[in-house]
Amino acid sequence: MFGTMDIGVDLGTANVLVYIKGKGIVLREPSVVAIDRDSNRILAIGEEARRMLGRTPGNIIATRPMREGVIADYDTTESMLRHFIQKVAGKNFFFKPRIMVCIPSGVTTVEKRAVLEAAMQAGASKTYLIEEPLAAALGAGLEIAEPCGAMVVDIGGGTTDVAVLSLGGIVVSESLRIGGDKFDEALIRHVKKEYNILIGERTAEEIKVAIATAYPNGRNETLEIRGRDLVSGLPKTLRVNSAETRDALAEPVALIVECVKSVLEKTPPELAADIVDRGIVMTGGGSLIHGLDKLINQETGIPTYLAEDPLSCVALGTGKALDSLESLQDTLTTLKKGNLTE
Ligand SMILES: Nc1ncnc2c1ncn2[C@@H]1O[C@H](COP(=O)(O)OP(=O)(O)OP(=O)(O)O)[C@@H](O)[C@H]1O
Repeated sequence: MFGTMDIGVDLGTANVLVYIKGKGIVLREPSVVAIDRDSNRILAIGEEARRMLGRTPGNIIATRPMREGVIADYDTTESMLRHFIQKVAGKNFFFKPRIMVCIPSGVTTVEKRAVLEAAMQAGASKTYLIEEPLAAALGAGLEIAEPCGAMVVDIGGGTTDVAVLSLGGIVVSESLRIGGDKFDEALIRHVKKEYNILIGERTAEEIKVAIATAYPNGRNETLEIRGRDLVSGLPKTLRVNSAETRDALAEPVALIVECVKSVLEKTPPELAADIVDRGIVMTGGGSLIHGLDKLINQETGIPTYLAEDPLSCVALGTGKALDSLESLQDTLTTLKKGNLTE
């Protein structure tokens, strides 16, 4: 319809992406909010707040309100969502947009309602919630409307969703509170245990992206990092290598692989046969960890591929869902007279 504006939001635990129909992804910012503890006032949201992580004086806290896939602080989450929607759409948009929000799986009904209400307050004419595996699969370009099984493994910052989809819906799925953050934490623990050096989250993420691997002998690189020596209390520089990161990441990686296997075990045989033909598709930033696709392939015997742009799949999927509202109606959650319909 002329003048309407459709907005898709990937409200992720690590990043928020906003998609506008006809324009594509227009915003991509970390899900971080900086708050003045004394006055409870929000000082910064997104990239600006992320730069403050781990670097704030006592009275300011920079937090991720949705860590680990739960909305730990939903007033702050609400403010963050409103801020991003208004940033892309303007405060007093003339035509009220329809908004499709993808939230981490496993959030409670209360949290879902909070997100729906926040989007309405931000000026939406209608808001829908879409489940993460569905949005990820749509964004990865998987044909899910057909009576044919497709499997998606979405590894975000806080959660991993493994799902088998067919006929536009989720047939089997499992969700884990494990994602890129747990990889970072495992690397922090490793450096502390092996070298007695404390590193920050950002350094751990740097190691993960630059040299880490999930596959034995998959990568052979080194990286110089800095941290604080726990014995002397002084800053120290050291060099870490890919082989040790694989050992450090073994536990969270094994849990993800187990989850994929467990979903495959519960998949009806016809759909399982389709998945063997079509392969497993991985989405989400966490799937970019080196060698994980190869490891899942080795452990399941099923070809495993990374989606074209894993970090954008969910946001692109929310956009596609807005185009297919009719056929997805039954799988979306929305607010009707203040009540959730699921
Ligand atoms: N090249 C890379 N290698 C490894 N990990 C990466 C890479 N790029 C991004 N990541 C990780 O991906 C994670 C963020 O992914 P993404 O933006 O898909 O999460 P999210 O959608 O916000 O989270 P969730 O799905 O849990 O709500 C972070 O942990 C980040 O460190």
